[in-house]
Amino acid sequence: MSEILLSLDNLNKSFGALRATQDVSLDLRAGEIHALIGPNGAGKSTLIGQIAGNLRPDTGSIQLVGQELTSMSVAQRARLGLGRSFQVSSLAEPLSVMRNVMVAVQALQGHSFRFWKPVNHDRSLLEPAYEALERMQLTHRAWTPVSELSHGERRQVEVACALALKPRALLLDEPMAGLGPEGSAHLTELLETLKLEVPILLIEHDMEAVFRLADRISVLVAGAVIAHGDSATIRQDPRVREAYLGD
Ligand SMILES: Nc1ncnc2c1ncn2[C@@H]1O[C@H](COP(=O)(O)OP(=O)(O)OP(=O)(O)O)[C@@H](O)[C@H]1O
Repeated sequence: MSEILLSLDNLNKSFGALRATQDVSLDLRAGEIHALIGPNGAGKSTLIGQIAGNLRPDTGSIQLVGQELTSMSVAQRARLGLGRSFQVSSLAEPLSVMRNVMVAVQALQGHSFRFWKPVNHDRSLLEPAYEALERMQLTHRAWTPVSELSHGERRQVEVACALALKPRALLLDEPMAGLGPEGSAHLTELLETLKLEVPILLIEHDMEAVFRLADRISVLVAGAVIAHGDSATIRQDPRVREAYLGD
C-alpha cells in the first residue's frame, strides 16, 4: 500500500450548535488524487481551513508525513510541506509570472527582507520557480505580466506558486472554477501528471473533472463523510446520488 502523506483523524469542528465537521477521518497517499466533494454548505471549506491551519479543530488530529500539524500555524505547515492553492486569485497582476512564483518561494524561505540582493538574480529563488513553471508548462510565459494571462494560465501559475515550495502534499481548492472546457481539460492533464510527484487533495465542483481525475473520492454531507471509494463506487452509491447528485 502507498505511503500515507497526510492523515486526518476524527476531526470535529462546530460553530455554535452547528457541527460543520463531524468525526472526519481520511488520508492522502503517495501518487493519488483524493477528491473531496459535497453539496453547498457540506463543510468542505471548513475542513480545508482546518488542514491549512486557518481554523483550529475542536478535537481530532492532522498529520503530515507522520508529524503532528494540528497546533501549527499556516506558515509552519507550509514549511513542513503542505502546499495550497486558493479559490480566490492571490497573484500580483502587474508582476511577471516568474516574479510571482519567486515571491512565493521567498515568503517560504523567510527572506522577505533581503534588500541587498536583487530578487530577479537570486538563484535560490529563480531555480525552484523555474522548475515549478516547467512542471506547469508555463516557461514560455515566465516573463509575461500576470495581467496578460488567460484565466486558465493564472490557475496554472497559482498551482506553480504552491509547487515551488516543494510540498509533500497539495491542497487544491476548486482549481477548475471559472475555466472553460478547454482550460479545464488542460489543467486536468497537468494534474494527472503532477499527482505522481505530489499527491493532491482536491476540492472540486466540476464533477466531470473529479470522476476523471480522482483515484478516491470522499463525499461530505452535513459535515460528515457519508461515502468513500473510487469513481465507479461513488457514481453508483444511492446515498450519494440522493444527497449530492440529486438523482
Ligand atoms: N465562521 C463560521 N461561522 C458560523 N458558521 C459557519 C462558519 N463557516 C462556515 N459555517 C457554516 O458551516 C457549514 C459548512 O460551511 P462550508 O463553507 O464549510 O461548506 P462548503 O461545503 O465549503 O460550502 P460551499 O460549497 O458552498 O463553499 C455551513 O452551514 C456554513 O454556514
